[in-house]
Amino acid sequence: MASKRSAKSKGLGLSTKAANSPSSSTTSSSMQFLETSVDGLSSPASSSARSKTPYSFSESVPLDAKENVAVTVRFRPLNPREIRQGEEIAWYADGETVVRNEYNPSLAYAYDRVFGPTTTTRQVYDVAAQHIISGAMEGINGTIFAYGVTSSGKTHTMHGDQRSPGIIPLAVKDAFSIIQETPNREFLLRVSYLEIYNEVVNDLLNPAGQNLRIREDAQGTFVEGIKEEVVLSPAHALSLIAAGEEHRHVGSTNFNLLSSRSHTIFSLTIESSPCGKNNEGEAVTLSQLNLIDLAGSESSRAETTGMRRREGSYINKSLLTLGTVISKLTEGRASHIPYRDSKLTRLLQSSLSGHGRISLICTVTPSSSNAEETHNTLKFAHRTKHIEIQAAQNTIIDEKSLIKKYQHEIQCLKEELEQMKRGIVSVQPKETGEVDFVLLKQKLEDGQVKLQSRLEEEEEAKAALLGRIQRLTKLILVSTKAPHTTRFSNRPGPRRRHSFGEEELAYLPYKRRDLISDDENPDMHVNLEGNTETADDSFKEEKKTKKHGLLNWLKIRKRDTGLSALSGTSDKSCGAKSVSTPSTPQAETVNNLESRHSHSLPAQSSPADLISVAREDKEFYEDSLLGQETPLVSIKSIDEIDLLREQQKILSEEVALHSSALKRLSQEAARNPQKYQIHSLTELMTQLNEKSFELEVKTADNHIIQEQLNQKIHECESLQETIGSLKQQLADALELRNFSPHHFSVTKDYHGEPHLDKESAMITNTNEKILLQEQASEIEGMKQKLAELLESKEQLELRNQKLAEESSYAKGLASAAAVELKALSEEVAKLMNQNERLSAELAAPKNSPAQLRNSGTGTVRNARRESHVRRNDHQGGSNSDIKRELASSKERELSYESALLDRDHKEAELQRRIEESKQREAYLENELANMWVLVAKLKKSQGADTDV
Ligand SMILES: Nc1ncnc2c1ncn2[C@@H]1O[C@H](COP(=O)(O)OP(=O)(O)OP(=O)(O)O)[C@@H](O)[C@H]1O
Repeated sequence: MASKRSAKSKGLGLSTKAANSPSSSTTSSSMQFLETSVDGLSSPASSSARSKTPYSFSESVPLDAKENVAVTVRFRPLNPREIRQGEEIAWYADGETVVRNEYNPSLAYAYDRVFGPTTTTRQVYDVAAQHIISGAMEGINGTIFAYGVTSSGKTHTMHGDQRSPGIIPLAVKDAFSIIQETPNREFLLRVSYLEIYNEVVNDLLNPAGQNLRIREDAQGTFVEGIKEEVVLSPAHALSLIAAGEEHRHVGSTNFNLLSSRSHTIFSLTIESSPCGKNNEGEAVTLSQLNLIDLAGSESSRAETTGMRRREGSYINKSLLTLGTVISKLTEGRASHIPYRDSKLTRLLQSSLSGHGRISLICTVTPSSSNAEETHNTLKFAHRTKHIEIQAAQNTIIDEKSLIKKYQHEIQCLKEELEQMKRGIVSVQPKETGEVDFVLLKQKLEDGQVKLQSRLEEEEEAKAALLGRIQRLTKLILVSTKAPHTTRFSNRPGPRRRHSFGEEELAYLPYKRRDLISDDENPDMHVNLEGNTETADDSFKEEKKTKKHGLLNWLKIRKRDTGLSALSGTSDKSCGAKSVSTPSTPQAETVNNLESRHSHSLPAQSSPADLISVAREDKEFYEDSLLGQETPLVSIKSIDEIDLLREQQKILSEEVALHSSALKRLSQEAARNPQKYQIHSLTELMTQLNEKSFELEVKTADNHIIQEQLNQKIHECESLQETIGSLKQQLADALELRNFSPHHFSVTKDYHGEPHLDKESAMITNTNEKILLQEQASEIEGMKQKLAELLESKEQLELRNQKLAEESSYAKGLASAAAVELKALSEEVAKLMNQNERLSAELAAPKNSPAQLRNSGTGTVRNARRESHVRRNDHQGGSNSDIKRELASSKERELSYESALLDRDHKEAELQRRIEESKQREAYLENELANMWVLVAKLKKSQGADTDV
């Protein structure tokens, strides 16, 4: 527990560092706020908000110290596009713990650790993830998130590429290394992989598992019907991720050519118990490790349309809810926490509410164009730091755990086997301890005879039992090292670093995604300082010869073609990948455990059945990942058969050897009782038992191998049959082709039906004729179908092109209409202002005659009144003056009236134009919608064509 007690410092050991960081003297309010959080005093995650744990633990032992969420920030280098656009550095890593704003140096945030753009993912893993993984292996739930705006490097951090594996492969590898270095415990690992796409939960390990429901029971939230698979090796787990990645939603946006359009959660459930027979009643630890690659939030600057916009709004909404939940958790008073507002927060309820360790890795870009988004990410990270957690070690004492179930079953089977064995050899020492060698000899001989005969009878049953034990044992992972006396918590010190085998990372893109997408400058890597790093020659050489990773291929394959066309970038790897379709071993390696409520194995399908195909051979995955084709299969089968035959031979020899050894032993015992007197009877018995057990095991193995051999022979036979029938078909077809030009020709009658000419009718009998006619018509029909298909494909392509053109035209029209509309509305606003002013002017004299007198200008009536007043005032004025005045006022009146009319006209005209543009806009929208429908239909029909 010592290691756990120091969990906080072990977590990252950076709390004090943050406080002592250069920025701690900063006076900005954000810094002051932060320093409080770094001290871990102001994180009042309300206990009422904490949900139940995902499993019903008999015991949940809280660790001594409370911890905060480990928050780290990772900068990515400026990408070639940003460099080309001359973008500047807006935020930078100031030391190991501070992020500072370039333009406003007092604006700075401190975190547990800040990684600069040259940091490797391995370094990030060591600081931000390793302690979560080792905690999970000890029974403490753990969650690692990557959060950040689109294209900031979340997937790069979580998945990585083959040159730089991400947190997920590193964590998987580390988990298995920990098992290897913990010889005194047995482990059982199972994984699930899901995505939340447009607020729908999909099972990435099971394509049929779409739109799964999140349920809640006494134990917390869970996804109903999600598939969990028991994993046996890192390669096995990574192959499952690869299979899952095939189904993940990825698309191109104008910020990222391969943007993740969904949040993914990769969960590793770990059960462990002490090794050995006497672990009955010993507690099993159970924990869950969630590795989450969030989709990136999208700024309003993203010029997305249709589907992408819809996805973006779902992504933003769920991330907003995540932000709200985190704010509420740190508010310091028990308020309602809206976990239910999004699927993401609902699924993460247990983790977020403080049960288990959390590590948040915020990925950011330093570029000035994203300064605002980066600031938002930094604020989010800052808030999250305040969540307080109380990690606990989860233990189950009952038999509910899967590992217990398996252990129990193995024990029962072993006992059954032992009983069988005892039924055959029942030599017991005399209770008095005296050695009766004559009796012993007799019994040995009897036993041997019995053993021989019973062995044959019970061979089958035992073989099945042994096979089952072996397979079950395979599922429980144990270290290959000798067990030692250390307790679980005192695992040996730092672990050896394991490098990845090629096949294990085959699913990852071979190189960074920006390099894949940047067609202008494929090998350029630009770091924060703006230095250009060119990939070394060997890498280039390798690049030529190696295939792209599975993930890469899959993501590219799934990309929306229409949008990639709009973005104007082509993908070189796309074509290359479409040549060889990688397959995943999913279908064959399934140890299905449907949902956490279905861990108990169904009566009719024993665990042995479930795992019968769970072969963890490295070769197997390699083969599966490389997607070998049928001809190779038969060659492989033949090889395997040979191998099995060899093994069988060896085993038979061993059986014979052991039988003769047994015989010799018993004979010797009979001949030379003195010698055996030296040994104690128990020793002899043990030897005998061991030998007979070995013999049984070998026989069982032999039996299994024989079965496998038979199976392979069957397979081979069926393959040969298929080959034969194919050969026959080919020969027939060739014959037909060779035959037709010389002996008959297929012509069409007036109904358009193909038939044979007279010559052929003469040389073939009626049956042949019918057959040939049928075949000919079939060929003709297929040709026609092909031609039709080609034609419809062409038509579809044309239509597609036309639609794309129309769509871009419509887009142009829509933007022109929008500009026009804007101009019109400005004009309308102007006119309305003018109108208002005029009305005010008109209304003023009406309402206040006094004003009229003062103003001396105004409406006609005002003018009349004015003149009248003047007349009264200047009675002595000449008539001509008055007349002139009257005339001028009339003129003025007329001009006002005409201005008013003019204005009315203009207003009516504008109104009409507004109406028109509104109609046009509606029409265009309608057209656009129709076009999208057509595009969708087109895609569907294209898909159907491809299937055909
Ligand atoms: N630390 C880094 N070093 C080098 N390249 C990086 C780094 N982080 C990201 N990149 C590159 O930047 C590009 C975008 O990264 P990535 O796809 O991981 O972003 P993202 O945040 O997952 O985006 P989205 O949310 O759209 O899926 C990729 O080409 C990736 O290779």
